[in-house]
Parts: sequence; C-alpha cells; structure tokens
Amino acid sequence: MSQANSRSFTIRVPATSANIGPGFDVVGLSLTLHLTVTVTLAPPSASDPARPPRISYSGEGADEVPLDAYKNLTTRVALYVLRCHGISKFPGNLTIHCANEIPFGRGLGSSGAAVIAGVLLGSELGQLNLPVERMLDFALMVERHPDNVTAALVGGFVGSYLRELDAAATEAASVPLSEVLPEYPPDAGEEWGMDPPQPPLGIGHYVRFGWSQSIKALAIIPRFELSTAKARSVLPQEYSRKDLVFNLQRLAVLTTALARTPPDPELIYEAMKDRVHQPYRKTLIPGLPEVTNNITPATHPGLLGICLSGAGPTILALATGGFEAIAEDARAIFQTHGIEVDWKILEIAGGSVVEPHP
Ligand SMILES: Nc1ncnc2c1ncn2[C@@H]1O[C@H](COP(=O)(O)OP(=O)(O)OP(=O)(O)O)[C@@H](O)[C@H]1O
Ligand SMILES: N[C@@H](CCO)C(=O)O
Repeated sequence: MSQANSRSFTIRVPATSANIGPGFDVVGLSLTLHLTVTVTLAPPSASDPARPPRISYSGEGADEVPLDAYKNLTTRVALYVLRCHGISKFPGNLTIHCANEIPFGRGLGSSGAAVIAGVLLGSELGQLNLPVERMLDFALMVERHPDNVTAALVGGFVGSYLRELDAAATEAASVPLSEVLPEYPPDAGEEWGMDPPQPPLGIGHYVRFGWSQSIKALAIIPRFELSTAKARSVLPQEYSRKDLVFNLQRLAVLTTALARTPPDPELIYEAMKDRVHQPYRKTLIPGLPEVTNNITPATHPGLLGICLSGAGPTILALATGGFEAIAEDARAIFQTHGIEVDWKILEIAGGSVVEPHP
C-alpha cells in the first residue's frame, strides 16, 4: 500500500433488525441508526513509524468499547482483511473516530455493523477494492449468521443463506474466532506465525425483497443489554416439524406481504409470529409475550406486526401509524416487569457507504 499521501474517508454502516419474526438467521432489515467511522491516514512519522492506530469513540457504547486496536472489533476485523491480503500490520499514523448511534447488545445489529465497518476499513486501508460478495465472505468468518451483516452491507429488507461448503471449505470456515481475530499484536520484531484462515469464496448469498414505503419501524428498546451469545444459548438444537412448518409458512408470506401497498395488517400480524426463537427467549426478556400478544392491529390501528428484534431485547413493531400508542402501551407492559424502555421511529436505511474526503 502506498503511504506517501495523507487521505481520509468516512465509513457509514446502518443498524439492522434480524429475523422479523419467523426468519430466524435468514432475514434482516437495515434501519436509520448508524455507526460512522472517520478515518485519517497520514504518512508515518519519522519519530514513531510504527505507532498503533489512535481510536476515539463517541455515542452508544463509548464507555465500554475497547480503544486498543487489537481488542476493538472493527479494527480487529480490518486487520484480518489486511492480513489475508499479505499486509501484516496497520499502517502507521492511522487515526480513527467512531460515532455510534446503535446501542450495544439490544438486537439492533451493533456487532454486525462493527464487523462490516471493519471489512470496509480493511478494504480501504489496503486499497483492495473488494467486491460486495467477497466482503460478505470476510464478514461471515466473524459473525456466522448472515442476517445482520448482509442487511448492514447491502441495505434494505434482505434474505440470505449460507452456501453448503465442501469438506475443505467447511474446515476453512469453521476455525475459532480467536484464530481469525487474534486479540494481541505479535511480539516485537516478530510476525504472526501462521497465515490467517482465508474465507472460502462465495459463502453467503442474498436477495433484496421489496418494501412498501408506507411502513416504518418502531424500535422499543429496553434499557438492558442481552448478548447474542446468551440469547442463542437458550435455543434448542432440534425442532418439531410442526414448528418449522409454522415458521416457513409465515416467512414465505411475509417477504411479499411487506412489499405490498397498502400493507395488509391481518396478513402481516400473523406472518410475523415465530416458534423457533421467541418462545425460548421470553425467559430472558420479561414481558415479551405480553407485548407481542396484547398489542395487535385490532387494539392499535396502524400496527402491522410485532416481534423481537434480532436476539432482543428490543421489540420491533412495523406500522404505518399510531406509533406513540404502540410504544407507550409496550412501555406500560415492560414497566410492570420493572423494565424501562426508550423508543424510536426508524426508516429503512440504504446500505453501507465509504465516502472519501475531498
Ligand atoms: N461499534 C462497535 N465497535 C466495537 N465493538 C462493538 C461495536 N458495536 C458492538 N460491538 C461489540 O459487540 C457486542 C454486542 O454484540 P451482540 O451480538 O451481543 O449484540 P448486537 O449485535 O447489538 O445485537 P443483535 O446481534 O441481536 O442485533 C458489544 O458488547 C461489543 O463488544
Ligand atoms: N438471527 C440472530 C440475530 C442476532 O444477531 C439471532 O436471532 O440470534
């Protein structure tokens, strides 16, 4: 990489809501909250050519996010992308500021956004010009369900699947995260011993569904964090045919129903029900079944459907109006469980962008 000139650019990645009820690990929706990463790359200084990147952070998560480039998710992912292209270190004199609107651990795709920002950062720093499909491969080596990262990268209402890999590619894609993203720099004067695990080609595939412009997303955000790992640990390994068919039927209807104008509340409310993840997660999110069962299109005109956003605890209500009544009634239910919430009306966002500064 040429480091002769200074350059700076901004990466903007949207929040995402995964699952939308029945589409567990399949569908994602990009939303208008953003992680914005401003990057400045100056020529290495003569006095300290190897200085580590300087990271600063504002907004959501600022009090808990690591600012060490070998611990921060975004910079670790960027370094992984660089190492896979024969660049073993961050460039010297790299300064990064993250301004984040996406709350951590709430089911709004904060980690997916951090991973996509990292892939874009690596691609830009290495001037790699990676195509979208290859960027997705890198993201899927880190976050192994495609719903959030795909929607964050390409934007919109998106469905995705992971290609079935042959034995060698399965092994390449199944290495532990610690090997993909080591948390420490190599010792002084040394390089990392082993080549980083390269992502197999074409792991993820996606399609963008239509979306009726009349539909907005209301995010009702409880004031506590729930890690995706914990919310996945309560899910069973096996499901009954009845429950799988229940979800498949609804997902097939939902992906088209949300594209129709005017949207049909009766069809959508039922199509956003789920039996694969929400019933098991209610133990971690007190009030979840009451909110999804008691707030309906009949009681709340304007509501289309209501579900857990991603792994939770945020509730996603899709609606054409009546947002305040939906949010305040959800708030009242959560309050009976001692949980406070915030709420936001969001639009569907475009995909991630990298903007060079003039
Ligand atoms: N901008 C960021 N920079 C660095 N690390 C981040 C950033 N955003 C999220 N993370 C890391 O990801 C963790 C949250 O990830 P997790 O998968 O548990 O929840 P989520 O992505 O917010 O929710 P979901 O996957 O259900 O939508 C944070 O605790 C933090 O470690
Ligand atoms: N599909 C994922 C999204 C959270 O990242 C889940 O529900 O666990």
